Amino acid sequence: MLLSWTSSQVRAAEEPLLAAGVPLMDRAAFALATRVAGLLRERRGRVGGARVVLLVGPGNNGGDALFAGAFLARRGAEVVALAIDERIHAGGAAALVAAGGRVVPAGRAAAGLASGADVVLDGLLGIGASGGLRGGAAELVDALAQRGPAGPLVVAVDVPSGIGIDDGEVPGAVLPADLTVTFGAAKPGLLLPPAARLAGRVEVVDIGLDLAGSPSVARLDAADVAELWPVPPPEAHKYTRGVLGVVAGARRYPGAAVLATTAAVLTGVGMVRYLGDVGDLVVARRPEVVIGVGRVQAWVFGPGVSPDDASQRRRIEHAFEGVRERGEPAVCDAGALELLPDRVGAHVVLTPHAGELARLLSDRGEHVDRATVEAEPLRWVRLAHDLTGATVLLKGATTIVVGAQGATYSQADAPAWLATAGAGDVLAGLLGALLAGRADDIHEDPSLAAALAAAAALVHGRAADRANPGGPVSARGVAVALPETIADLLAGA
Ligand SMILES: NC(=O)C1=CN([C@@H]2O[C@H](COP(=O)(O)OP(=O)(O)OC[C@H]3O[C@@H](n4cnc5c(N)ncnc54)[C@H](OP(=O)(O)O)[C@@H]3O)[C@@H](O)[C@H]2O)[C@@H](O)CC1
Ligand SMILES: Nc1ncnc2c1ncn2[C@@H]1O[C@H](COP(=O)(O)OP(=O)(O)O)[C@@H](O)[C@H]1O
Ligand SMILES: [K+]
Repeated sequence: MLLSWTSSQVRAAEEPLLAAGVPLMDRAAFALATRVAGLLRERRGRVGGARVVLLVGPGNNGGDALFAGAFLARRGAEVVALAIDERIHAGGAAALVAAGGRVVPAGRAAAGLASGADVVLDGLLGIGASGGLRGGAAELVDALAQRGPAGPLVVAVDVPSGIGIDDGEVPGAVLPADLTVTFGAAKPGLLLPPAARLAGRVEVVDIGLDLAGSPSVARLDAADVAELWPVPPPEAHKYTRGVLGVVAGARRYPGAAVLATTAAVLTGVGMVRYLGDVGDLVVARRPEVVIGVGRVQAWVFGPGVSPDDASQRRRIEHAFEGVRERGEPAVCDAGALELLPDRVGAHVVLTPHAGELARLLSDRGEHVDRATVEAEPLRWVRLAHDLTGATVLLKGATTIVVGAQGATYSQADAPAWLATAGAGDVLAGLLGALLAGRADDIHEDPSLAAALAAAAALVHGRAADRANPGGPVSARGVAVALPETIADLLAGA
């Protein structure tokens, strides 16, 4: 699991170590220089003779870049530091000069100099940033951006300068990085869109911080998902594995019912019951599915349901009573989002895309549109959780989940090929099966619903990759790839 911590949590963890004289900056700069040296060797065989440009801001972030530059200069690199401010980390600057590097003010020629480098280290701003880049830093990054995509490798020092460290906002120009070397712990902005897209690969360097309190945003990996998975014990029978009720589809949208039930069956659940008007079609495609009402452990509501479909509406409203009275976990997707009661528990997982989340919030008096949600997704997902009580999973290139007790996840496991009609129906069925398999545990700890939602997003993305690595996928193809994707995860492959 990749955990991230806010800038104030990181500062609090640094304080006692700094007071005790632990050389945190040396550790950070040495690790940074080692990563950059590795990149240079990969790209050009050796460090000696490489052209390295440091973009240096006024704080300790610039200090990290300067000390790393000194290390690289001692290894024979030609290092120039472009200082965007008169203030500059004095010890770092002295170390660089002593190692044979140069420090120059970032003037008109700065962008040209940086563009001609083998590697640029972005040490303009770190966790001390307030708002987007200003002044000389903003001018330099703007000038670099105008030079187009080809150019040096960019390594961000701690974070790409100018991102919202704790919320992933991008309030102004930011130099996109190929690699971000981050110190002590990942920062939330490195996991959250839109900023996460500017961070490139993220490497966390251990500098010995002891981080206290709950992490801010987490990202599950395959091993976490394997641990969360409801693997049936030898004595299992279908009712102990869980029964999932699916209220989906309509004569006009029969495919959604087929996709959601198919995904649930292939994810693995004791039984899938289908409620709706296209049972004949569902059974023709998935003979395992049982038609009609009966006891269930969890629900999927909404794929292919339009809220003005009176019979599906009645079924969902009735099923929501069980969700309230017996605490059955439920996925509330697509058309069912408009049927959500005012307040529910975190055992209900909403799965909107950005447009649906905007509508859900607007219906509750927060008038936002899709673009607003996309600019600050975590903020709006949190608000939707606060307003409804539900666990909220926002779909997109990066999927964000917020649930009970502040549980927050960000998953970026899917190829963009997954952005195809019906993929959301597959996710709903997959997540429903997981909720059914762990319904009792969710009852004990509703924050588990958020972890399971994040796990579903990871499996969904990996199944898309497996369905056709590097190429287009259909929603059905993603569902069909689920059993082998899950087997691989459980085998640790
Ligand atoms: N503590 C340690 O020993 C360790 C620290 N570490 C490293 O230090 C980094 C944190 O360093 P930091 O606290 O000095 O802040 P930093 O991010 O460099 O910038 C602050 C300066 O920027 C300025 N500024 C602010 N906003 C701005 C804006 N929008 N646009 C333009 N300028 C802006 C602001 O100026 P002011 O607002 O005061 O005028 C202030 O002078 C951290 O990310 C990590 O890399 C590691 O080495 C581990 C050990
Ligand atoms: N650019 C992208 N990269 C990766 N995954 C994406 C991207 N865009 C969308 N997705 C994923 O594709 C799925 C689309 O779901 P949704 O919008 O509900 O489609 P539908 O309603 O047609 O089923 C979601 O799981 C979402 O996270
Ligand atoms: K930086």
